[in-house]
Amino acid sequence: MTGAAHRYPIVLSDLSIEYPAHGASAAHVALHGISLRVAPGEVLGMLGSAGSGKSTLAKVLSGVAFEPRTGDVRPVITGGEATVLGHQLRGLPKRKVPEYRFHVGYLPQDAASSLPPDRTVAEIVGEPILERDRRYNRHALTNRVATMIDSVRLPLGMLDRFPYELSGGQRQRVALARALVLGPSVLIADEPTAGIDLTVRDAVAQLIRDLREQHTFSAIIISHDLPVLRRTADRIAVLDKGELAAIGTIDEVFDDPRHPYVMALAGALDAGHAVIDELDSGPLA
Ligand SMILES: Nc1ncnc2c1ncn2[C@@H]1O[C@H](COP(=O)(O)OP(=O)(O)OP(=O)(O)O)[C@@H](O)[C@H]1O
Repeated sequence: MTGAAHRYPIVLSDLSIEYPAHGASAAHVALHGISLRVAPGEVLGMLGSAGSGKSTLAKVLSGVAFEPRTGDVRPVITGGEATVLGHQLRGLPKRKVPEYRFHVGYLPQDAASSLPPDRTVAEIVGEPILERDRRYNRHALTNRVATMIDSVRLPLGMLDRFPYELSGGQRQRVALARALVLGPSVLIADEPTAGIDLTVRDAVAQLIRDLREQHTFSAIIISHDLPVLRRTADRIAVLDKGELAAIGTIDEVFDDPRHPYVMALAGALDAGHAVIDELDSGPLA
C-alpha cells in the first residue's frame, strides 16, 4: 500500500464503469469520469437520480462485482482507477478478492428484506466469519456476534430469532451487524434506511453515526433521505447520469447549486421534500 492510499481510504480517479454487452443488450456506461476522495473516518453521503450509477459504484467498491458468480452481468472498470485501502480495483486479481472484501463492509440495497429466511440472527451475523474460517473458535464467534447485536442496539434475546420474527428496522440492524462483523475499515451502505418505518429511520441514522465513532471506518452511504444524510454524512456527492454533479458539505452543495440536477434537488428541498427519490433527472415541469 502506498502512503497516499493510507491518507485517503477511498480514491476514485477519472473512474468509468461499464456493463459489458450481453445477449441483445449493447454495452452500457454506468459511470463516467468520477473523481473523488474519502478521508479516514469520513462518511460521504451519495445521492442521485434513478439509474445514475450509485448501486453500480457500491457493487464495485464493495468488491461484490468481482466475486465469481454465474448469470449476473457484472460491471467492469473500463477507465481510470478506484483505489480502496491501497487496493487498485481495476484488474484486481480474483485470488485477492476475499482479502479485499474482508476489509470492506457492504450493506446491499434491500439487505433487510433479503436476509436468509431459514437462519437465525446469530447464524446470519456470524456467517461472514465462518465463510472466512470454518474452524473459527465457537466461543469467540458467539462473543463476537453478541457484541455486534449489542452494538446495533438489539436485545440478545433476538439471537435465536428468524428474520420473519423481526420488524423491518430490526432486520436492517441485523444486516448492519453482519456488514460490520469483520471490523471493516470501509463501509459501503446502499440505501440503509430504505423501506424502514419513518419512526425508526432516525434511529438507524443515529446508529450509523454511533458505530462510526466506535469503529472508526470510512464510509460511503447512498441515501435519498436528506435528514439521514445530514445526520450521518460529513459531505455529500451527487451523481447524475453517471457523472459527478456536485460534491461538498450539504450546505455547500445546495446553497449555490450550479448543475441542473442539483438545482432541481435544491428546489425540491426548498419545497419541503426531505426524501427526494421521486425526482428524476429529466427537465423540470
Ligand atoms: N446488469 C446490468 N446490465 C446492464 N445495465 C445495467 C445493469 N445494472 C444496471 N444497469 C444500468 O446501469 C445504470 C446505473 O444503474 P444503478 O443501478 O447503478 O443506478 P442507481 O443510481 O443505483 O439507480 P437507483 O437509484 O434507481 O437504484 C442504469 O442505467 C442501469 O440501467
